[in-house]
Amino acid sequence: MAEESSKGHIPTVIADDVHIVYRVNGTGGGKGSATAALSRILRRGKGEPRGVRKVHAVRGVSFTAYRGQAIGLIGTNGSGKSTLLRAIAGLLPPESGKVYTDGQPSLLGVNAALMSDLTGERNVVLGGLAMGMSREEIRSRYQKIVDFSGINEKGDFITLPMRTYSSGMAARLRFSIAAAKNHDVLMIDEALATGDRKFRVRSEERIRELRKEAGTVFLVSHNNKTIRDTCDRVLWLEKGELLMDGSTDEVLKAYERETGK
Ligand SMILES: Nc1ncnc2c1ncn2[C@@H]1O[C@H](COP(=O)(O)OP(=O)(O)OP(=O)(O)O)[C@@H](O)[C@H]1O
Repeated sequence: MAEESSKGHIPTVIADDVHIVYRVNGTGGGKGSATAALSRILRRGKGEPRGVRKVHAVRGVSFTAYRGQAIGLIGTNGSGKSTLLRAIAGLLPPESGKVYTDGQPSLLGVNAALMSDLTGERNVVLGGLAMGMSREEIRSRYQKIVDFSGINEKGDFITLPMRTYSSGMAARLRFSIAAAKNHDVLMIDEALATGDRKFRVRSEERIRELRKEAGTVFLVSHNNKTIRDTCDRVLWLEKGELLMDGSTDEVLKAYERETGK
């Protein structure tokens, strides 16, 4: 079992029967519209509030993550991977069940809140402060962050607003900011998928280092090779349920058999 191979057995995240439900407002359309009329007919007798739909995105997930583990989250589109990460980060309250974390979890997603109108330079400072680094720490690591991102390899892009970056460039900068710090629990949502090969190799290397520095890394990815190269344990989610939890090899083999990829 994957948990037995964990170094030192120090738990960093415990999820206990976690359920996450989204409530979506405004699904009825306008008052007099055809969609509103249709949804009134469909809703008849169901006793749900007007225009509110529930999406049960995570269903009864339980696991314990340990220090030094890199855990891949896999599953087909819409299976609940990002939702589970957001719940671990404390950004979504569970409908029922509990998430316990040791230390401050940092979620690095493709939608991480940097400001597109500010320059890359300003965003390095902003992102660093948001992660709890002091101005002094940011100053001393600034050049390393920019070099790691490779943003300036093709010209002086770091002094341009982030809205002028390609999606790959923006994702690289976000990863580089987050990776500049050692994290108790670092969660990465697809950030590597948008980088090119050279950057991917560099970030995978950094994930391995972060693991050695005793944190726990969670990685959501549709790239099985990235999961294989960086993770020692994998959680497979499907329709919000935890289908399998085990060693990377064991779970990926079963996943590939099932999905044919
Ligand atoms: N903000 C939201 N409001 C309502 N429903 C949502 C919201 N975000 C996600 N969902 C729903 O929750 C379910 C799980 O979505 P989630 O984004 O967690 O899946 P995922 O496994 O990360 O998918 P992907 O691999 O496509 O990124 C889906 O049915 C999705 O439609």
